[in-house]
Amino acid sequence: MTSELILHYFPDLTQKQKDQFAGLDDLYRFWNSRINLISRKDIDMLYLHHILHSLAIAKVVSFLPGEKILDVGTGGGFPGIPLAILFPDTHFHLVDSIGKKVKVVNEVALASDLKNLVSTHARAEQINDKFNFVVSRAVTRLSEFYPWIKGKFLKDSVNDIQNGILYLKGGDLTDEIKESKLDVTLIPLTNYFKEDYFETKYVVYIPQ
Ligand SMILES: C[S@@+](CC[C@H](N)C(=O)[O-])C[C@H]1O[C@@H](n2cnc3c(N)ncnc32)[C@H](O)[C@@H]1O
Repeated sequence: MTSELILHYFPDLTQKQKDQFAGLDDLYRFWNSRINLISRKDIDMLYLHHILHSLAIAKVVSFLPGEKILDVGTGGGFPGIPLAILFPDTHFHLVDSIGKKVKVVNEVALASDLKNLVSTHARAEQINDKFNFVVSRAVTRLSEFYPWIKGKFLKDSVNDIQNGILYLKGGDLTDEIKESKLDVTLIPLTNYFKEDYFETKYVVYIPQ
């Protein structure tokens, strides 16, 4: 799997974006050998399991220039780094409670010339700013996640889609959604991608 996969689903990339996506392979191999961000066998699936999966959010909403996005529990930068490459005029704030992961995010962003991204070593609950959208993948259950971020949304939306949460989740979410008591829209990723990997994966959209 190479960055050609990204081009297949996002054919309008600029040369700079193509180079940024292609460069992620070496950067993540380098950092992953020092700090475990992605399992050793999954690093060969970087473009499918991590980069394309992150970009699924872009199939649901096109972020606009000037919009502010918070990525909660970004780990090694997913979904925030691929989205920041795709939307160079949108501001991304990536947070994680583990400092060494934030250091890697900073290094990858610097090496990728990503000027629209900041990353902070903090818990999501400590961030005192407001955003158009909160994105996230694989952090915790919705019922625990929602209280961390519910006060962090800008009131006015300029996007066709109302400000809110776009959470990448997989599997059977029936109990989790029921427990959260939130107004949730489940968008299956098989709507956009043909790879088996996406078969039980969704963007969970929660408008604010
Ligand atoms: C399983 S990892 C997922 C990382 C990344 N989102 C991905 O999909 O590859 C979960 C991450 O959430 C972070 N995390 C958990 N609770 C958090 C909180 N309250 N605020 C910020 N980060 C948090 C952890 O440190 C960890 O890096």
